[in-house]
Amino acid sequence: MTSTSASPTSSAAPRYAILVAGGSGSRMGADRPKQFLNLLGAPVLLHTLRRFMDPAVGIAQCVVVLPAEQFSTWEQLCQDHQVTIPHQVVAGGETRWASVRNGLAALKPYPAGIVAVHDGVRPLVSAAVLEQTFAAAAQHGAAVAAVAPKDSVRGLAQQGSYAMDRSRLRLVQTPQCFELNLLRRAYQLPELPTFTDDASVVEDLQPIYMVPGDYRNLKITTPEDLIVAEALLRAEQGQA
Ligand SMILES: Nc1ccn([C@@H]2O[C@H](COP(=O)(O)OP(=O)(O)OP(=O)(O)O)[C@@H](O)[C@H]2O)c(=O)n1
Ligand SMILES: C[C@](O)(CO)[C@H](O)COP(=O)(O)O
Repeated sequence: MTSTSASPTSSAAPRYAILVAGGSGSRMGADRPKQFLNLLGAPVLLHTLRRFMDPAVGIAQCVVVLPAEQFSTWEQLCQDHQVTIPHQVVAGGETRWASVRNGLAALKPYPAGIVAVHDGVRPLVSAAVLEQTFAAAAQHGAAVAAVAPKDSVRGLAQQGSYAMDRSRLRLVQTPQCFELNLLRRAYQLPELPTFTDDASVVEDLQPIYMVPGDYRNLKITTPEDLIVAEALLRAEQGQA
């Protein structure tokens, strides 16, 4: 596939968000999908929605992707927490890729702009990371938040393992922001088993620019992540 370089988009371009929360949370092993678990008094997904829909971020349209069978759960949670934040709910798919594709289809009425794809289960994303990732995508076409590994890294070999140069590696987070029509083109290509995020879907069409992420922007995946997230949130709120 040939690479094309994007011309910078105006920094005043409209901003859109797709919050993917269409998974089942199998690694969490809870009684419901982890996006609905309680985190200091509110569902994980509601924390994420609040951060994205802070007026300072300037999102024109927010799409929340959920498992179709969980629409009523979310509706009830929104009632319980008196949520008035505008957002459009769409049904997810079998894989994260299929969920993003469905979210993107809901943005059909919009001709251009910058879209952020974000895991609904990364509730601690900061305003600074959001702003920098949107701004970098307007400049470079495709930008993702990422952090340097803190541990040593080893690759698996036929026999044993070998040390890797961690200075050349980054751990990728969300938000992952793209020029809207670039993301649309990427999601018209067939799904590959190697896709783990949106950068891997787009990278054959456009180089992926990386912006500094945040170690606190953790993805709630297994039970200990909830404990860490709660501690980080308390620290943010100035509680002991
Ligand atoms: N079919 C899917 C699978 C995942 N996701 C979303 O993609 C994000 C990252 O995925 P992951 O952490 O793997 O979530 P789950 O698939 O729910 O978890 P698990 O893999 O443990 O089952 C989550 O916000 C998840 O809800 C999605 O929208 N649709
Ligand atoms: C998109 C992502 O959060 C970036 O780190 C990650 O790739 C999701 O992976 P998972 O396998 O769905 O947990």
